[in-house]
Amino acid sequence: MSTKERKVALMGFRSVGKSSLTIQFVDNQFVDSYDPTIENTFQKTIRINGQDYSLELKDTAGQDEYSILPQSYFMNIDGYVLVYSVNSFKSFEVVKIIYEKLLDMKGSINRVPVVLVGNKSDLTLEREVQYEDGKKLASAWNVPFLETSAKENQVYKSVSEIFSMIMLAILRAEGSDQKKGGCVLS
Ligand SMILES: Nc1nc2c(ncn2[C@@H]2O[C@H](COP(=O)(O)OP(=O)(O)OP(=O)(O)O)[C@@H](O)[C@H]2O)c(=O)[nH]1
Repeated sequence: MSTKERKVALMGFRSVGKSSLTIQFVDNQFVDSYDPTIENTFQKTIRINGQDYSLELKDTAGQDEYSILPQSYFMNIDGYVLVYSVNSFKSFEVVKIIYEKLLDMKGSINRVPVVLVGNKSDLTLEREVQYEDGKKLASAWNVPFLETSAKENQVYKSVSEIFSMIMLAILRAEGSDQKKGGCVLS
């Protein structure tokens, strides 16, 4: 069976764990040291409903509220994983600003697949953003939400769910596009 390719970008404030989530998903390991990312691309094959998809993951340089997002973050990207860390209220504020910027660039974000992720859920004593806050924001955006820990993934086991969720969101968006296309043609 042929493998189809989809591209996903991980975005969020510095040090929220974008690289750690990607490496946990692709290599099943956690690296404790912090090495700021410039930009990295990873690949992993993921099976959804019996079909293999080659997922290209763009691990972006951390953004802040003032970042001007490069054009390459908008071109040829099928879906976005927006990450904050639950121990940083600032990162939660930044993820909202990034979403607004995506909205500006993409026009109708309703059709841009997004998954919201609250990472570092193992840091229970340092928590600044409650589960309900993330859930509420995702509901307002009408996107899937989950909390993860790239560090304690053997306990929480939710990292791979991020990527299944974004793939499903991408396929759903494509499905509704196809239906719309059918209407235009008929
Ligand atoms: N406790 C805990 N630490 C984490 C978790 N995920 C990442 N870290 C740590 O947080 C720091 C930053 O992680 P990165 O994955 O480099 O973060 P990033 O978002 O890619 O950072 P930038 O490249 O600056 O954007 C590292 O020291 C990681 O080990 C987690 O789930 N729990």
